[in-house]
Amino acid sequence: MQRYDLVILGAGSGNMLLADELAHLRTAVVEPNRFGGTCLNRGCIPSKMYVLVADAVENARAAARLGVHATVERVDWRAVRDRIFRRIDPLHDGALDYRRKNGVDVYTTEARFVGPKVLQVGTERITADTFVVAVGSRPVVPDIPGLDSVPFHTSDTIMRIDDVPSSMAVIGGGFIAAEFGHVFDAFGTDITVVTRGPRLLTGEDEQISARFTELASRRHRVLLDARITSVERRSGGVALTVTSPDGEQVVEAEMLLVSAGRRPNTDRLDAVAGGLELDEHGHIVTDSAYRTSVPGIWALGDVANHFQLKHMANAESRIVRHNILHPEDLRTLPNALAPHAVFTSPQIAGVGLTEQEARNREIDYLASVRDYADTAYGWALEDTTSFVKVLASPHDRRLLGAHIIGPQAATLIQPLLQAMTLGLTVDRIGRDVLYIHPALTEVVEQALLAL
Ligand SMILES: Cc1cc2nc3c(=O)[nH]c(=O)nc-3n(C[C@H](O)[C@H](O)[C@H](O)COP(=O)(O)OP(=O)(O)OC[C@H]3O[C@@H](n4cnc5c(N)ncnc54)[C@H](O)[C@@H]3O)c2cc1C
Ligand SMILES: NC(=O)c1ccc[n+]([C@@H]2O[C@H](COP(=O)([O-])OP(=O)(O)OC[C@H]3O[C@@H](n4cnc5c(N)ncnc54)[C@H](O)[C@@H]3O)[C@@H](O)[C@H]2O)c1
Repeated sequence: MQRYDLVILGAGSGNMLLADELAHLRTAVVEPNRFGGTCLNRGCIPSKMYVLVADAVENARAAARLGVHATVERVDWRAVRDRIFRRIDPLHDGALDYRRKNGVDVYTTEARFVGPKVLQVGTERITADTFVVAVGSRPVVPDIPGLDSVPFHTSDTIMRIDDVPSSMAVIGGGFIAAEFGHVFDAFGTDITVVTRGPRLLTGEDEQISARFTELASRRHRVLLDARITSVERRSGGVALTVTSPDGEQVVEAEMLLVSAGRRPNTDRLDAVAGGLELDEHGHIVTDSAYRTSVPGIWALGDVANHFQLKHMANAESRIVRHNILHPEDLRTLPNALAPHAVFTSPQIAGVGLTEQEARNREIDYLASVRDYADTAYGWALEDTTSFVKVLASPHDRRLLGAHIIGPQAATLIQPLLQAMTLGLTVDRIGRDVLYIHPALTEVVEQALLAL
């Protein structure tokens, strides 16, 4: 059996953990797929490169409103796809070579635990003093009759298709439906979103979710509170039988995208055989320092947390690196804030409590909502749909949550996140800080001053 000081399972955020400080350890990385993991190869990065194209198309189409008469002649899917993956694909080879040249053993088959701290990797067994489990998650395929006998895509494959379909049915109304709805709309695909929720993006503050649902429904067909009772193959595509408050209907489309959430890869790893405790959703249970139930095994990223966001996995990998090196000085994430953004149109960003959470948990709050149009730049944009919402405690006047829908939401939310992290009152960040005129940040200032 091969023995190591450190074995890292999964070269997504796990690969980021390796650094010069760990160079003295005899290390192996196990990665059956591509270095960079989901985010680089099948997630954040290529999807946002497509979103950039969709934004450009949307801006060109909307420019006539400003007196700029431009036409979009053609959006060349294959050219876009090839440009994106010509940039991304070589990064895997570079990363793998780099590790091997620096004395790290790289195994390229899937690992399975066969006992505590013992892994089966292909034909070999390996063990180590320290393991970092960062094997991520994969798309859920819901149990819908017929789904297993029709062709469908998930986020793993949709970005590499050869041709844009004329029509697409999307199962799910979450992050991926919102982002890919925007992307394929720009490429001219006729989209039908079918989701079981009462709105799209139900995890958002309800006002944001309602506004997004209203705007998305102007661009695509959106079926809410929908139950898909069967899926079957039809000439030229698929047909979904859907029951919703409007009755039963059949949705036909050339292509089907399944975006119904993600599940942790603990089953494929046989984490239970490794003695790792799992929660009811199959995530590895860790303490706040990312220690698992087995001493010497750490876990991070999508396999261990419910955020399923890359900035959380990145932060965790920095903490785990520190904790492996300094077991006497364990670090934890400084606070529980997990901001997120949905890169759709319009952009959405949020952090902290939503208004419905504050209400349900009977937390006292003050709320302020400010339209972009109330500030100079929003007025210049002739914006009619974007807003910032902030929630604060009436007791200590600190922010409880912030939610934005509109251009640059993911960037606009950052000062509010800073304030929440640093525990500043809304008066300090609203009154004591100057906001550049006429930048969009003035809408954040206005929302704070109204609290
Ligand atoms: C379409 C899409 C868009 C996204 N966009 C964003 C975004 O804009 N912003 C954001 O914050 N997040 C985004 N995410 C989420 C983000 O990609 C994930 O949160 C992040 O990649 C998780 O990192 P990880 O290291 O935990 O897992 P991964 O990056 O998935 O890495 C896990 C690695 O483990 C490997 N592995 C699996 N099983 C085994 C095994 N048994 N043995 C060894 N290795 C194994 C896998 O091959 C993989 O390479 C997006 C996700 C998707 C799908
Ligand atoms: N910008 C970002 O940060 C970003 C972008 C894309 C993906 N992601 C990550 O990837 C994860 C997966 O994205 P996702 O959109 O697949 O999941 P999601 O959890 O965001 O949404 C899943 C959706 O599927 C619906 N659903 C589930 N089962 C269904 C069924 N049988 N019939 C109809 N609807 C059903 C749910 O109601 C929900 O609307 C996200 O949770 C997020 O963590 C992040």
